[in-house]
Amino acid sequence: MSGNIDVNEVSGKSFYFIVAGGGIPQKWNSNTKFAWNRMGFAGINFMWWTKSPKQIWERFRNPGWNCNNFQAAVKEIEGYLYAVTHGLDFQGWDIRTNGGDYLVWSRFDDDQAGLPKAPVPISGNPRGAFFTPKTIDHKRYTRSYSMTAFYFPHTHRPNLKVLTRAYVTKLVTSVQSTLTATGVEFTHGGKTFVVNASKEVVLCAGYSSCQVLVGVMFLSLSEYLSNLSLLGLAKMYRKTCSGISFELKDDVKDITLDALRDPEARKEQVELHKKAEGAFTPMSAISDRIKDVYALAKKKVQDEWDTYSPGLQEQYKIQLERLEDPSSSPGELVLVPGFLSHPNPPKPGKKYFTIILCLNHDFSRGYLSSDPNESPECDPQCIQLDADLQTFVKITKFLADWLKATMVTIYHTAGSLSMLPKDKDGVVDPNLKVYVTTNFYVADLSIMSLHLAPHTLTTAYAISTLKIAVVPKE
Ligand SMILES: Cc1cc2nc3c(=O)[nH]c(=O)nc-3n(C[C@H](O)[C@H](O)[C@H](O)COP(=O)(O)OP(=O)(O)OC[C@H]3O[C@@H](n4cnc5c(N)ncnc54)[C@H](O)[C@@H]3O)c2cc1C
Repeated sequence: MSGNIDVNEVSGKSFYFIVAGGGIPQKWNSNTKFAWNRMGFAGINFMWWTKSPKQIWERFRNPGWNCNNFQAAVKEIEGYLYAVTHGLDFQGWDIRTNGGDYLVWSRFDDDQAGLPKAPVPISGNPRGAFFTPKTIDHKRYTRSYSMTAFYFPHTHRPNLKVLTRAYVTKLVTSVQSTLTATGVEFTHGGKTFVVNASKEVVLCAGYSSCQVLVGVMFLSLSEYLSNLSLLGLAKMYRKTCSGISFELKDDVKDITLDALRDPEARKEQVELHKKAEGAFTPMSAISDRIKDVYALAKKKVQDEWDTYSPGLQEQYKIQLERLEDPSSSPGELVLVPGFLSHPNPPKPGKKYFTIILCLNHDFSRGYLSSDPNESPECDPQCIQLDADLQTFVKITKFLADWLKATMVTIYHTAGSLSMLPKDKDGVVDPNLKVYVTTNFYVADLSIMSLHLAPHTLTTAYAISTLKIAVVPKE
């Protein structure tokens, strides 16, 4: 939604990510700048549809927020199409295969590149190798995302009005014993408007939600600051990755994404597309010295325990439990047919194969600015903690200096408005209601206090469905 965006711009190192404005130099990553944009991540993401391991939901200890309810919520919106697969068998998978309105194209294969096959990758156990389903509208062979799947089919509804290029600037409230949202102020076409709310207000501005809540709502209501710990606000969790591209021999027949760099070939592929013509893994499978790295992480966290806020202690408690769990997957390898790395640019006419290596459970934490007059500035602070860098070194088997220079973020921002108990820096309760308010809710990824391990879109979608369908009203 912000205007300051050039999708094709090359930002020094992270050239394949969207660029918006400046970015804060990252002192742990050779001063690389990672820039965030506010246009909505679902519309620009890589369309990988992945789900979290079963056990992690239970660790959050939030009533109603468990794997069964998550699966039920996602089942409402997904449907798998397996026409192009090689004898795919969904037996024992808790998923819908006959499709609803919102289909996810899925292509699976038996070739696991030597890694053990994930038993039920999208039904609670993604540990192992699997082909990642994509969010594709199978009727049009185009990207399927929140606008095409949830908005376009409902534009005729008389009670639904969506206004683009409208920016929330203020929450209109009435303050009695608690705070009640009575409306939202926003700007549109240079004018300021207020829309009244008779029932409730739901904030879902993604990583900007924190800014809207802190900046717009609470800074102007200082009496409420004492009721709500600000320590947990603006602290943000995100995922880190690094790509390594291999040049393929000229006689490789398969088409890779590299074809899209040539304008003529791109045109041809777009036409073909109209006609319709990844993997999580346990660290022990990659390095037998990973136990030493985990011990390092544990010692660091234990040594500094008293300096952490209650919310961060709660997060680290869950993370340390995960390290002890042999079924957890702190790392992820994504195999991409095409060039998706840096710093060396791809050569014209060549084909590539890229391995993207991701950290699933970074210990480092970032920050979001909360000045309501500015676009939120995001400081991800990747690999601030040495344990993260050492884990990364084990995954990539490359040198730390190379990683510091080439690492990028994968933009899975979460945790800035955590669903935790109030005394643990929580901002929303299990009903997604902001503490000390009567009718103000947050329904986006910022409520997840920890990263769940997979890519975040399924969780972002499930959060809204969980609020409406599963979590009992007070
Ligand atoms: C380059 C990239 C690739 C990714 N790839 C994948 C992937 O392959 N698979 C996956 O699962 N996840 C992926 N993700 C992450 C995933 O897309 C996001 O985690 C998810 O979309 C977040 O959903 P959200 O609802 O929390 O926020 P968003 O999708 O960001 O939605 C927030 C909305 O609020 C609007 N907004 C913000 N501030 C205001 C304001 N003041 N007033 C009015 N509106 C406002 C924004 O314009 C936006 O439309 C990727 C992300 C990026 C950036």
